[in-house]
Amino acid sequence: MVVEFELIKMLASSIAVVGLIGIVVRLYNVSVIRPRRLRSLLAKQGISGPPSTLLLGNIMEIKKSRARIISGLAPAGESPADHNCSGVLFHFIEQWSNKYGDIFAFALGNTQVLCVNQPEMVREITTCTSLDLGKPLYQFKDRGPLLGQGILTSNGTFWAHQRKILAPELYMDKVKGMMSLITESAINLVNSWKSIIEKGGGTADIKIDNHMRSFSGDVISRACFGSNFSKGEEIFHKLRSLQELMSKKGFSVGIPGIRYLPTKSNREAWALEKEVANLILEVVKEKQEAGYKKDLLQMVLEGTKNSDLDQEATDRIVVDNCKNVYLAGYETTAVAATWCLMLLAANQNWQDRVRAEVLQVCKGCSTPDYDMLNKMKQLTMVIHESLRLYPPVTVISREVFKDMKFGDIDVPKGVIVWTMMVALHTDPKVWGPDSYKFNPDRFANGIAGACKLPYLYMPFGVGPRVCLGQNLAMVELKLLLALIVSNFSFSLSPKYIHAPVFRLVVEPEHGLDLLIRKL
Ligand code: HEM
Repeated sequence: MVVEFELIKMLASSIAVVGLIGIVVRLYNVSVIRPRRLRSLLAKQGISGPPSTLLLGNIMEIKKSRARIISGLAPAGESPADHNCSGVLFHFIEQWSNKYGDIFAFALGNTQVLCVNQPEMVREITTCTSLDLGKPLYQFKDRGPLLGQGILTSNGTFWAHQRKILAPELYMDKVKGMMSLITESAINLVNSWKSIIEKGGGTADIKIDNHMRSFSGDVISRACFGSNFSKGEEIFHKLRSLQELMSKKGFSVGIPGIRYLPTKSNREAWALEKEVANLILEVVKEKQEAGYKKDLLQMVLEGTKNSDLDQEATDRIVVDNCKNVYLAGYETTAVAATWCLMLLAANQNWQDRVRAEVLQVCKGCSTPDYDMLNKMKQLTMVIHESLRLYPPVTVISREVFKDMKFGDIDVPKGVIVWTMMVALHTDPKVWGPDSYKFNPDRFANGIAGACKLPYLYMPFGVGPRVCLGQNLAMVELKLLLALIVSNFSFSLSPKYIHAPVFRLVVEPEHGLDLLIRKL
């Protein structure tokens, strides 16, 4: 099977088809589109820049998109509630980017979005440490029950306080201490595949997506809750249901200007949220009564002790950060592992190279330790390349809370700034003519040797809000992949349809089916 890696094209076409009806509905929900107001607002605030690159208030484009969508491109039988329309928006952004250049602006409802893919300005924005630039609030408004006010969704000094508590718990030395729990979770996965394969007579066709999710959920449950792991699993199971409920029922994640409605599904979501909060607080109480082992939850608890927060605020910090860490680390790591396996399945030569390396480094050991993982260079190159082509988080978005200036552009308060990671990761000017191809060798001399502007490679983000879990994620990925390649050989199943789609993360729309054989 030939797999083309022209990511943006595939992404765009798959997203465009599956989400068309969705965007019609959402655009109708956008109450007022006021191009004149937007233009005068931006002009008054002094947005400047070369007219050829900065397109102010590109409302007409949005209107045109709507006209095209209404003209009936949506596939029959698709329900608007099943799709996340933000994927469709990305498709248009790509078109606008081709047309207007690296910096342009558009608006949805009353929200102005400045899209920036110009390297120096991307660097300036992503590394900006001012607390006047933060996570856009609209992005999380509709996810209230799911995310709350933890590290992912807060800004300013409140965010800084939470980051200070959580960050040290995910430094490399702490992650090293998590090796045994990660190994246990990976072995569970390998054993479950072995038994499926035995039943299948030596080979099995397995849809692996949920297996990857179980693995990463398992690791985070253990890391967060340590000894209370089984209750942790129950909590995360409910969070998963909440996440599914919210994505299915058409919550307007990622689209500015749309409001949360008190519908039946939203009420269900809030009820589930309450259950999750109660369960987390039960674990906290048990810990306080029983003397405990150090885990992430414990650290969050201790971090809140010396603050002047009341009990309710303390409870919220603990509950919301548990949910945030879970959501930040669960789907992202699972989908990253899925894409790595897809690429290894489609590129047998790389699968062989990685297997040979793992066997050579482990020298008969059935599970690699931390030092062995560090010696697996080919495997690391494959993971870097996979995160380049399929970064689970596709957009870095920020809101400007006070008038600011980036490059020669004055950006007024309230504007949302988006940086499209996929575009930066595949730009031929940065990565060379084979930028869309899977070629892990480009990372043979590290990230600095792989491209002209290494700061544009940012699967884990950059700057003050860089991913806290990147060390954990890399160790999880390396360990899991090392165990898989040393126990199995695999190829793409004929059932696999290559269709990356943007949901919460970029994932294979129909899942990943692999033909797996035990070695
Ligand atoms: C392959 C897996 C992962 C990827 C690709 C990934 C990617 C990212 C990215 C791009 C950001 C920055 C977003 C921004 O700047 O707006 C981020 C933030 C974050 N990630 Fe990850 N992540 C992964 C795994 C994890 C894991 C395993 C954890 C925790 C156990 C985690 C915890 C966090 C947290 C807490 C933040 C928020 C940091 C802040 O806002 O200060 N991530 N992640």
